[in-house]
Amino acid sequence: MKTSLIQLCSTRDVAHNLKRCDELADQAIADGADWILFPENAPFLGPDKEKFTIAEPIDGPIVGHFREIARRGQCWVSLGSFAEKIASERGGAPERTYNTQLLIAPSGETVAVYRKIHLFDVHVEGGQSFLESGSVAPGDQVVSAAIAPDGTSAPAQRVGLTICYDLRFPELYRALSAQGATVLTAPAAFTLQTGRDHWHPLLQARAIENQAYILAPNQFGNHFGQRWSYGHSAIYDPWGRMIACAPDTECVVSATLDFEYLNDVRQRMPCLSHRRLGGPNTSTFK
Ligand SMILES: O=C(O)CNC(=O)[C@H](CS)NC(=O)CCC(=O)C(=O)O
Repeated sequence: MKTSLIQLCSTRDVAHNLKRCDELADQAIADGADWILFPENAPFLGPDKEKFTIAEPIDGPIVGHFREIARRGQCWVSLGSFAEKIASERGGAPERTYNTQLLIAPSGETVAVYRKIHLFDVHVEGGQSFLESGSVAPGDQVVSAAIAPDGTSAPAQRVGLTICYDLRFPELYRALSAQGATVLTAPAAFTLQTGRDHWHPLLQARAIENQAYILAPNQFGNHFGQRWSYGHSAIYDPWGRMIACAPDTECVVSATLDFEYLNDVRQRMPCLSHRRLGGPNTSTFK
């Protein structure tokens, strides 16, 4: 299964961002991608106040744009995230949105909806502060879904959905492992300041300890004059080798996932079945 990560420098201009998504997706489609993944907040990265004005439900026009990419390319699409309008807050200006990732099938149908659980309320090096919970409500569901390369008889794989700051919470990935995930998505707007020390080690650790592929399209560069993203969109294999990494520009990077290799890794070193802690009571040994 050929997977392509789109690395973007999203702006506060939705029309511009969607055009870049189309152009880069078309490159990936021409290159034979079976699955195209966009970073966190691909359609809009700007001030919170403006985010509320573009927030929409999961069947809105921005999402429709990505469903159309899936149909056009006859490929799977992960919309890393978009600002989802919360139904209970419709009517007036919404106070908060969800930061929502969608998995879209080649038919254009949305098959999984994951709302970011861990929110980035952090002071980063250099004095910059983030308060994601000021505009985003946390999700409370661990989400995975079956995915199969179209037109093949290969067995379906299970994809576990996560977003950005979630990478720092290994228990989420363990829960996805327990659901049978062999592929993990981690679309991000990982900051330059934290990314240069933590991005690769976190991705590599999640891949090694869960013996899964991890697909991590990141934002890159400066957004609305306010913040910088680290780029380095990357794919790690179940042994923890980096098999794709983006250069410092908007681009497409691709790699082919090999699930026979994944099964080999899991058979040779069966750590997932060697676990002794875990389950409902993490203070006892099995
Ligand atoms: O707010 C938006 O518009 C888009 N959302 C984001 O950029 C999110 C929340 S601020 N970024 C992260 O989670 C970065 C995590 C990170 O960089 C780390 O864990 O070090």
